[in-house]
Amino acid sequence: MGYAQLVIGPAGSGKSTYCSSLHQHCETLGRSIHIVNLDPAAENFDYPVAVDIRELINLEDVMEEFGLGPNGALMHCMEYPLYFHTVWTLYDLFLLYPESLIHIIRELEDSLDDWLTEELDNYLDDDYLVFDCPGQIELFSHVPVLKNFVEHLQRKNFNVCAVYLLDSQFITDVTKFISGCMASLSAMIQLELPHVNLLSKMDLVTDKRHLEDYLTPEPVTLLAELNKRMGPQFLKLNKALMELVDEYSMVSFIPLDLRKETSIQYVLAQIDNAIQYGEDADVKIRDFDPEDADE
Ligand SMILES: Nc1nc2c(ncn2[C@@H]2O[C@H](COP(=O)(O)OP(=O)(O)OP(=O)(O)O)[C@@H](O)[C@H]2O)c(=O)[nH]1
Ligand SMILES: [Mg+2]
Repeated sequence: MGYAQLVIGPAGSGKSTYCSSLHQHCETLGRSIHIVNLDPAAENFDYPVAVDIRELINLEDVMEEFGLGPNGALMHCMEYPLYFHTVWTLYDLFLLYPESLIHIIRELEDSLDDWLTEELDNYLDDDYLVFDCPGQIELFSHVPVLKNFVEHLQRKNFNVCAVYLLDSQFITDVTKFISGCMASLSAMIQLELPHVNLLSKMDLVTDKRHLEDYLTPEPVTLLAELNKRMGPQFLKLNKALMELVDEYSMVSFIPLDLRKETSIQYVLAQIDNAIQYGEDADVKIRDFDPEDADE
């Protein structure tokens, strides 16, 4: 049985930094994990990259092949958080999305299976892989590439957990926060995986008074906030959105403060639990339980 974390979330939410800190944390523990870069546009890493998708495809090649300027894909990626203002912008985002990234995604879909079979064949059994994904929302909301990828891993006997990171700065604005929750929810629905939400960059949260409201969001509180922020024409929409969050009752966040070893440890324990990592080991230990031996 293999184990895997699929690290997803909006652009700049801290995915690569989390992967790097997780790698360091595991190194101190003497625990083996391998980080896989799945971002074709990534430039440099703070962690040793076990497998790198840029060997398969990279942004430059795609721009060249499709005659796209550098302003296409990357600029939009960088501006992405700016678009992320209201619940509407999720939809706008889909419309605005640059062609170039869609090309990458198509390319990926075609060759991903072959590449994975080759690359991941080295990682089996007890291996623990962490996939650092790109921050494009399509990847985990409505383009099937990540879903296919997950199915591939599952066929290879990996227990996979989606780890969704949301920047703590999103809680400064309730409309942004709701957009973040919606993106998380769509990842849950699309990927059908055990799912852990992290509120990243907790070191930047100075005012922790209303933090609980966001870690385990109460739909009623959020609705009141949303209605305060938005015009009366949104009342019905806001109510419908909150009912959605409420019905799924799946959106809650674990704070992630990378300055604190205990925070990383707690997050890792939650994820391990979701993918039953370590349970096989328990079984093995239990097999040798001296009490059983006495019987
Ligand atoms: N203060 C603070 N900054 C952070 C933290 N994690 C990441 N950052 C910063 O946030 C920015 C984005 O971090 P990345 O780890 O590259 O984010 P990402 O989600 O991998 O970004 P993409 O791959 O582009 O989607 C960088 O400038 C990081 O230094 C954190 O815990 N605290
Ligand atoms: Mg990254």
